[in-house]
Amino acid sequence: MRALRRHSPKARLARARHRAYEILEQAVPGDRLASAAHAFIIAWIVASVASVVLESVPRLRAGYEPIFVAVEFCSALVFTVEYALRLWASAEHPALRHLPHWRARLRHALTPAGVIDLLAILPFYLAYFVAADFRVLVVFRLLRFLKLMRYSPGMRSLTEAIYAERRALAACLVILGSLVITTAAVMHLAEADAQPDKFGTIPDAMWWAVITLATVGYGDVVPITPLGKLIAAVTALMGLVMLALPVGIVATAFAEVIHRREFVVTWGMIARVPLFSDLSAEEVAAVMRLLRSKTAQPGEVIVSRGEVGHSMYFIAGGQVEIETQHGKRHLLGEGQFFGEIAILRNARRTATIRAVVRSQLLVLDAADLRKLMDNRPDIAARIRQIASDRAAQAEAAPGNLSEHPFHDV
Ligand SMILES: Nc1ncnc2c1ncn2[C@@H]1O[C@@H]2COP(=O)(O)O[C@H]2[C@H]1O
Repeated sequence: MRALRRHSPKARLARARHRAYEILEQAVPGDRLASAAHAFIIAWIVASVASVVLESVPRLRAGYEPIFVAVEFCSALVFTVEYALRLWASAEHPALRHLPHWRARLRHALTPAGVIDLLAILPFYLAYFVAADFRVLVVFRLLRFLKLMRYSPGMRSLTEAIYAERRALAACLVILGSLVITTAAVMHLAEADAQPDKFGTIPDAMWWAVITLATVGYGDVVPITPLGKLIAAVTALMGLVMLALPVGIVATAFAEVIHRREFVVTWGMIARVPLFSDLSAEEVAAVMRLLRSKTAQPGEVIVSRGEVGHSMYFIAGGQVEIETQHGKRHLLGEGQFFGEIAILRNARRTATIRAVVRSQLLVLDAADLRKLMDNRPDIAARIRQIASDRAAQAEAAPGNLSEHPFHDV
């Protein structure tokens, strides 16, 4: 009966949807089909953008029009299938799984990535099925380039850095805006009589202010009175300082994010840790902010017995080997965690842990673990239970370990 249910069309469809989600949205190392699918989509993004750019050269368009049409047709087809599959599979996203499928898909369609995917195919259908001259659609076709953001961890880190510094950046924008208005008003007062056509109104002078503060200085509008020149000099210097400020803020935050994370922690990775499976979408988002990522190379010692512990680790991918004080070895794999005993007991590490294969680890610092345990007593209880089982096994007489395999988390 159960086997029948497992092979029912509905179950098969659900499995296919989950596989589509894994292929399109989860970067599981070693998933060859997913890597091939990503490479295929990236190749079509590049080909389609290159084709739009080259098509704008009249000589090339005249000579190779059939090729451009074919590339546009095929890329639109690829992106349409990709969009439809992503929409269909979005019901598998851990954050949306609790929603009715139609709502999960709507939520996915409204995410920035969903909107970009739609904009990438819309020009094709508008151009072919609506008889009008949509020259502006070329810009939308070029937006396909943004689809690459999904495949660039660096881009995600940059977005994260900008988001983290959004308040500081907004403050810079406010200061910059007020500088534009103030310098334009002062310049209007100083130059309006000498050059009424260029500084006659504050909005006229604002063009000069923006170009000067941005340190571009086209030179189409320049002050001619001594006072105007003095104001221009001060404005140009303020522009230098003001533009350096947001650049510095973003650069510092970006460097910090890159330094903190060797790879971007995704929903998919958190979803692979059973301990977090009961968390709500907001809680997962909160945990994601606490976790750092770390890649351990094969043979690398991650934790050494006897040292002081500052963090615990979740295995998002790969496998590690535990060597206890009795020399017994045991393997832990994806979804399991280690390094909790030293933190919970404020003691030294009870075992040495080595990566067996290249492993992706999520690192949670001691203070954040305590915070998480305070907020979620159920998670705290499970961690404590597993820690005390492990500690009991580690302290047991030599030879006991292999007979009592470690609990899966
Ligand atoms: N017997 C065991 N079974 C499973 N894991 C263990 C065992 N002994 C130690 N560990 C893990 O290895 C880790 C080493 O560092 P900690 O002592 O902080 O936390 C330890 C546990 O997470």
